[in-house]
Amino acid sequence: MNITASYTDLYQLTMSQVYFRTKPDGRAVYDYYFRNNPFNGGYSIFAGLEDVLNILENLKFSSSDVTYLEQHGFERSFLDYLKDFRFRGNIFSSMEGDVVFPNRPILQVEANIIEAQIIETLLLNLLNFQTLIATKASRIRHSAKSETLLDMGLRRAHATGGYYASRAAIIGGFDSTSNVKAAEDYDIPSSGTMAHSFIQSYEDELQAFRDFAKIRPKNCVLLIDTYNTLRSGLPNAITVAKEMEDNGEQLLGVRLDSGDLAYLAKKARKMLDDANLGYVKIVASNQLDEFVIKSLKDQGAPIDIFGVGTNLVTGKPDAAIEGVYKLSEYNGEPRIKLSENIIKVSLPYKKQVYRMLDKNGMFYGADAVAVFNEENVERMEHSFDSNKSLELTRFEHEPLLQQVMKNGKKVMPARTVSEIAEYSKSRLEKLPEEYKRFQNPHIYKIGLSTELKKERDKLVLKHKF
Ligand SMILES: Nc1ncnc2c1ncn2[C@@H]1O[C@H](COP(=O)(O)OP(=O)(O)OP(=O)(O)O)[C@@H](O)[C@H]1O
Ligand SMILES: O=P(O)(O)OC[C@H]1O[C@H](OP(=O)(O)OP(=O)(O)O)[C@H](O)[C@@H]1O
Ligand SMILES: O=C(O)c1cccnc1
Repeated sequence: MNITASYTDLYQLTMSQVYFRTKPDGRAVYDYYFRNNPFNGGYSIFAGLEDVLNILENLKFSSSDVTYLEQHGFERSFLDYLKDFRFRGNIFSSMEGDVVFPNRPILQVEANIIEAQIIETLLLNLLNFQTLIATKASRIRHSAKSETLLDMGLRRAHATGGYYASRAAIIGGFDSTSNVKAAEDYDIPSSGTMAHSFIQSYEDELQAFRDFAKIRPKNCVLLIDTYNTLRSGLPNAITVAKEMEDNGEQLLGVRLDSGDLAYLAKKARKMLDDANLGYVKIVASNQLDEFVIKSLKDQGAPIDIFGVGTNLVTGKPDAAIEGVYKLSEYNGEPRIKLSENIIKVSLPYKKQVYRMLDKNGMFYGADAVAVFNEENVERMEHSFDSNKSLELTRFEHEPLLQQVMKNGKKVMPARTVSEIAEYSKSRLEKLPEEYKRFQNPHIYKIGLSTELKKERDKLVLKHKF
């Protein structure tokens, strides 16, 4: 997608015009984090980073952006600055695909304050959405176990969000997408079956199947529920599968898109097996999500491929992750945002986050947030309850925030979407099962180093009325 620097909220520019006049050389550190896992889940999958970095490397205001802003009251000297605008800051981040948790920095931007301000909206827009969808995909993958997952959501997505949703779905564990543009641009596998309209356009279902199989025999999946699944669609598909065998070809599968999917899949499997077509796969679709897929598996439905659309790409039922971007340092001095709601008080300073690993390299269930260069983080304190703390010396500490951009240039090797998905899978394998269950998952602990807590509390006192 062609994104220019005007992909931002107006207030970022009005504030930036003031910075331009009053503190053009100010240096800021901002934290990106969110406050709750989506779907009442026990974890989230961080996604969208590579897109953000690629866009930031080339981010500019176009001449029409500048003309628009000129017509909306921005002053000449600031417009001249925008003409040469580039993001030249540093970014420290969790790796894309990692398992992440609320209320700890996932990414930090360290940059000139104008640059850091202008990119806020773009960064939140891309990271919040892809993280939501990758997390949904990961939950669907958890239910589907090792069966194949196909993203079919583009038509139901929130307009061009579908482009990024398809990428995030692969990161979260999907195998392929029906979305041709995303598959082409991100080099991810594409696949698909056929629509009811294709069969409706013929007088005869069998002829529709025959034509399709003849012209497109490779990866051919026939949709069998247009008229009657067991009396018409399946018998016709079996006829075509046998004809394909005569030509040395194999029918890949049949798709069920309505009715009781467990009942129909069992019946279809039996009829296919009885016809010696044990290799023909059963594909199911129709408003699937992690709960329906889990139920279908529990019912013993012999479904090999699940096609998921609406519930995946819209992140249903959670419309968004409420990720935020908060100033934590300005010109080397700590900054805080207070709130009546104690959980919303922000964390000052540029920081590092350490993940605690047990003896087997599994995630113990705790991330400790510390001041960036703090050494020997031996204890983590509960953010607000001074009676709760955890001794950390028995764990291996894994620093999670790595520098991924330096002076506006990416400093980590590019990773393909499949590599990010592989990484994500390997990270999720280290997370104990109790954090992955859908109902009342175990709560992953996030704590502050003793030093960070002391500094945060000092600032709270300083600003309290
Ligand atoms: N065996 C099953 N167990 C649990 N949920 C199922 C099962 N079979 C289908 N479902 C789900 O139940 C819902 C059925 O929705 P609905 O009644 O609208 O579909 P339908 O009437 O079969 O299809 P359509 O309206 O497209 O002809 C879907 O979300 C589907 O995935
Ligand atoms: O149910 P979802 O999870 O959103 O999955 C995508 C749905 O989109 C298609 O239906 P649609 O009626 O749009 O087209 P069709 O003619 O191919 O059935 C497909 O058959 C699925 O039912
Ligand atoms: O390939 C399919 O079967 C498909 C693709 C998009 C939406 N519904 C179905």
